Amino acid sequence: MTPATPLLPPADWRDFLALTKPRVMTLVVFTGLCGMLAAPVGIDPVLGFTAILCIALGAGAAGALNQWYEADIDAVMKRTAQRPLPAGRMERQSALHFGVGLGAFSVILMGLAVNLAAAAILAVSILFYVLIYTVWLKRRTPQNIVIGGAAGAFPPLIGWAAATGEVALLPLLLFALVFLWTPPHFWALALFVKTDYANAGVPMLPVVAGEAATRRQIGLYTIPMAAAAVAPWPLGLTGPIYGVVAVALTAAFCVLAALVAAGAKRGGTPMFYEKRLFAYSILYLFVIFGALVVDRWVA
Ligand code: HEM
Ligand SMILES: CC(C)=CCC/C(C)=C/CC/C(C)=C/COP(=O)(O)OP(=O)(O)O
Repeated sequence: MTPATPLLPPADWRDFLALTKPRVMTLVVFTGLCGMLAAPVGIDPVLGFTAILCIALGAGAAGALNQWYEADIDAVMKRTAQRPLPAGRMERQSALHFGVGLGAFSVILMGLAVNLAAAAILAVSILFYVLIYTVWLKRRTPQNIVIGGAAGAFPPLIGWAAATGEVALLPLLLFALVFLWTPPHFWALALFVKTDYANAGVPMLPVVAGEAATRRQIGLYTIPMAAAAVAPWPLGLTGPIYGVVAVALTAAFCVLAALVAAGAKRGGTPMFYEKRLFAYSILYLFVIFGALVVDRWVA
């Protein structure tokens, strides 16, 4: 009679928080908040808070289900080996139940308290990240983050739909901005953590197609990203505050992306521009979405 594997002690609340990828999801939720505040109609503050809470809970649920499914490859990569599941601080089943419960709760609460349109887009974004990106694409194709990146682009649509009950051209442009921003954002990082993904057998572009092809793709994706970022201004969907900030920030993004695409080196520091582009990509999205709200409320 083989002894049953001893169950782990109950996981600490900090491990459940870690499952939600709080640092990444902060920007995800911020883009949802900005999508809601940029809408032409106001929203009751309590309902607005509830909507943003649902986006945060839904994003966290998606992160938990991603970690439940990826416990095996997370254990192999240095960057993720200390997460609750690969580090053995939590039963895998606990992450599954936590993710499913939190995700269902977030969608039901959004549907009952806010509206069905926002709830439906929230459900689609959770399912897209878990089923399309994590389960289907991530281990199969270097286009995983391009197609799967759509999941991370839904929050501005969810925020706008929470306020208006529908979708419009501006939130669709914001979706396009985040969707096209994702490849430069991630592939800049993937260039300097390539070994981790190779060891885990994940077919990220630098592993499958090499550094030169990845650099070229970073440069190519930045072009339509720049167009999506600036377009709301000439289309009359925003004022000059957003327009000027978008042009200036996007110009800097293009310069950094061009340096990475060209394989530029900075003295003896390896991956200098790749690390700068990755870090700047996060600041870029925070500031450009913030400018959208300032433009809407100040103009
Ligand atoms: C499929 C799409 C995406 C992929 C593959 C991806 C990948 C990554 C990875 C691997 C990291 C390093 C984080 C870590 O080591 O734990 C990261 C960091 C980050 N990502 Fe992305 N990302 C994606 C989409 C997004 C989106 C849509 C947003 C927000 C709108 C975002 C915001 C961030 C932020 C804020 C960080 C920094 C987190 C920190 O400082 O620890 N990412 N991303
Ligand atoms: C409302 C809602 C559902 C929002 C979801 C937003 C979303 C999908 C953001 C993507 C964030 C992210 C870090 C993806 C990378 O996953 P990964 O598994 O490649 O990253 P890892 O290797 O660090 O685990």
